Amino acid sequence: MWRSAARRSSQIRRLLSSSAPPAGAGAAVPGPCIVHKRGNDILHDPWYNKDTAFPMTERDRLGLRGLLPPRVMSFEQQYERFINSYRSLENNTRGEPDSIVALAKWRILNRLHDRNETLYYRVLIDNIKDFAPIIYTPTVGLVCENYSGLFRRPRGMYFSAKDKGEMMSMIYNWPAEKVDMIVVTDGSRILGLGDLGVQGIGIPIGKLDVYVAAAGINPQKVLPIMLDVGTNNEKLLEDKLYLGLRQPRLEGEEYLAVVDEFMEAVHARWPKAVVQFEDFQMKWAFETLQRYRNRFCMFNDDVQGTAGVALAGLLGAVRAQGRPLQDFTNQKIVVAGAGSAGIGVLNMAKQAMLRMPGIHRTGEGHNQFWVLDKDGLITKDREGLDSAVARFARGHGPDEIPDLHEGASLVEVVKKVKPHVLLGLSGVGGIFNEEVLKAMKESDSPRPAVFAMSNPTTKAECTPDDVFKHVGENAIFASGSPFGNISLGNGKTGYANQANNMYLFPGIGLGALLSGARHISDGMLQAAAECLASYITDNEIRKGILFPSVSRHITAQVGAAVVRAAVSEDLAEGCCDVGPRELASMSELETVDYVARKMWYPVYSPLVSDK
Ligand SMILES: NC(=O)c1ccc[n+]([C@@H]2O[C@H](COP(=O)([O-])OP(=O)(O)OC[C@H]3O[C@@H](n4cnc5c(N)ncnc54)[C@H](O)[C@@H]3O)[C@@H](O)[C@H]2O)c1
Ligand SMILES: O=C(O)C[C@H](O)C(=O)O
Ligand SMILES: [Mg+2]
Repeated sequence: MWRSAARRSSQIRRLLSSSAPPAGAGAAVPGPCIVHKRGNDILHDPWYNKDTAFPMTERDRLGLRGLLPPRVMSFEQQYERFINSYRSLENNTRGEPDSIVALAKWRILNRLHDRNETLYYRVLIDNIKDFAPIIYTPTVGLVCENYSGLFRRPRGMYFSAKDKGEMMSMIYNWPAEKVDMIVVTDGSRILGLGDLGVQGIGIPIGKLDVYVAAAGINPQKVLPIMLDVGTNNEKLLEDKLYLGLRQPRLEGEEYLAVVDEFMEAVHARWPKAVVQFEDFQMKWAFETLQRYRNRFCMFNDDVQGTAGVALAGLLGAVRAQGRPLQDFTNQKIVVAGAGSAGIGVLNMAKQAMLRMPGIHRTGEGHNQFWVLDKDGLITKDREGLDSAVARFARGHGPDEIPDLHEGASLVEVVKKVKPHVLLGLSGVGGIFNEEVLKAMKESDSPRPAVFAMSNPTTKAECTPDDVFKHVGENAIFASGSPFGNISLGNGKTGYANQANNMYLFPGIGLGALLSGARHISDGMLQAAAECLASYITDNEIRKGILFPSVSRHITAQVGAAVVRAAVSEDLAEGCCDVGPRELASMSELETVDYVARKMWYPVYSPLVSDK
């Protein structure tokens, strides 16, 4: 009697749940939601899974009774258990090589990610400073290098050169109804590690984890994507375990045809999704940016996100000298690296200088930059100079420093220019060596700034120890990957800032999404950079602190600045139930509040209605 009643009620539930909204669509609705899965299907779905925290009512009504140990744990107990096991892993691996420890930490976090997204994202949000070096640079680089061996289950989508003509239907294989944020790579320049082919998928995954943690993008609405167009990495092509296409990279029109088809497919299914291009080699980074930026809501993080972060750092270096911001136009800046990131930074820094009062004396011809690539100083004598780089090549005018010839070495340039800032985006570890840093000591700045922005840690142009030792205690240091602060004695600290695009891309993506902008304009990017630059107080700057820790607070500010810029440029079309007029009527504070309120926060929601 009891059994048949139970069977009947479970049939009714099943019938009811078949008309319930699909996973994802319902999850964003506040209040109790009815899950359409049962039993093991729920336990194996990281979005719904609560492990031992399923209350008895849910265990009864979702067919979970008997599938879990009887004791019901609280979320707080589960949280504590995870953190304890993470800490004991740290204790047990003390003294082991860094890479072994880092991969072990990545595995334990990744397993939680695969099992229980609510708990995963909560520990990530609460411990972002500790966990960012694991899910993001530098460990993510190690994960990409070892991806084929570490592979257990797929995450995200893979479009390959073999899928030509199929992408429009493939895009519908993704189970979520709605996608807001996509990060895509072709794996051709993964951090400073070069061409890693399909193994580069770790980068979009890591970037989207930062989106969830720092920008509150709902993890059901993010999509990491790998465009596998082959690889030119011989080692990978010969590796029996390699999981990507075993063919050389597509080039020219063939390459663009694949990316075009992918972008059309994404746009057809999710016209409002923001697409972030990540770690494309320079030629394709620039080409795809020009090709798509006015047609789709997209940006290139390495070119545009990095530029904003570097600009904020450069302006911070001016403030640290106790000078007014417009003095930026007089700063001498040496940049090692004329690739997608270096040129992106130079363009934005130049634009910022041209907007400053007093620059009219020389306008576009005003060149405060000395740029080097793998062949040394770039001058107008360089043959076959790319037009993007030519704008910064040194000439032969009266303002030029004598004897600084084409191809001059970094140390020669630093000795003769005595720059205020030395910035590295070369992807070559250690090139800011003792000789170069000792030359920086003679800088014309009372606070010489050294930005070693290449990733991962092994590719940093120098370390903070080197800088505070050879340049001096007044130096300012920032790096792309995290380093610890340095004790300078007498209670003084040498701050190891992290200058990484992770301060900006979450706010750019979230702001673009909430504004509903058709595309991401220079004005929106500039607003993001200016917001970051003004975030740090004068007191912090004086100490040598240039950047805040990554947090939802800074993302809300940057996101709001992006929304407001989109509104003022008449690009905003609004998002969900908030239209452009409502966005336009919000004050600055109201916009920040609106952006913050739109952020998803991980809590276990009821899976059965109590009615
Ligand atoms: N911190 C951040 O937020 C951030 C953002 C983007 C890129 N990056 C890092 O910047 C590095 C470069 O990225 P990219 O996309 O510009 O790469 P890229 O391959 O497009 O450019 C590298 C540039 O460095 C030059 N170079 C090589 N050896 C050099 C040397 N010895 N001296 C001076 N220049 C040299 C190359 O000629 C080229 O111009 C990577 O390590 C990447 O991880 C950091
Ligand atoms: O991924 C990072 O840490 C920063 C940047 O996007 C890079 O390519 O190095
Ligand atoms: Mg990148």
